[in-house]
Amino acid sequence: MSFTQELRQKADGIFQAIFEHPFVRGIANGDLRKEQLIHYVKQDHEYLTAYMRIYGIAISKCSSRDEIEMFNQQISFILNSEIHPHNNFCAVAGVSYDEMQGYALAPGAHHYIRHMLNVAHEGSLAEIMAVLLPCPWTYLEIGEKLMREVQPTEAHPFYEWIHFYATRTNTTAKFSERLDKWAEMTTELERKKMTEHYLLSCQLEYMFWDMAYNVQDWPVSMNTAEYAL
Ligand SMILES: Cc1ncc(C[n+]2csc(CCO)c2C)c(N)n1
Repeated sequence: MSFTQELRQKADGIFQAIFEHPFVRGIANGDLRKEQLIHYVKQDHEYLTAYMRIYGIAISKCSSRDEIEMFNQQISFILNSEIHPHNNFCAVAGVSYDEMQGYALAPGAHHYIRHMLNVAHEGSLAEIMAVLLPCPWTYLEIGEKLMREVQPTEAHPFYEWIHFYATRTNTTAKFSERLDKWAEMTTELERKKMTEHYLLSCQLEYMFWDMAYNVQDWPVSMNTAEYAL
């Protein structure tokens, strides 16, 4: 079994919990509330900005143009394509995507971003790949599962979202192939760290759905627009 297949197996309980999460079930059933969709889009917009910054840090640790090219493609993908699923949520909520940008992080998004940034600053390139991998991997499996189960037609409110992620096989495959090569060459300690980062990112993927579903905010709510960066 490859290193990334082992990671997937270790995280299976978390993947199953994500598939059963009420927000993910809400995408399947088309019954999410407007505030839940808006909270998700606001938080995910900031999450994706942070994700691109982590790619920037990863690029600074690359040793070949091939590796730089892989991260560069992913940044372009986020900038140009990842807006489609957000537009789908905004259209259903009846809001414009432009108005969803620049909000302060809620606890769940804050926790996930800080975890990735910490690994990006302190870890090796392989560790960064491990911390980033659950993002494309969990979404790909959610998309594939909903596609099989729901078989959405264009009349389904989240038809575009499901189609978009169900067909994003490439990122997970490319990242996994690269990570497997690095995992073979590295030490047991490094593989342990990679596993820890991967599993924590999977848990934080679950918590991100939870944050959106519960419209999670800080204990004492503040005017988020005022405190956003
Ligand atoms: C919390 C959260 N996790 C995963 C994704 C999905 N996603 C984000 S970037 C990317 C491509 C990686 O280069 C994918 C698949 C998301 N939108 N929000």
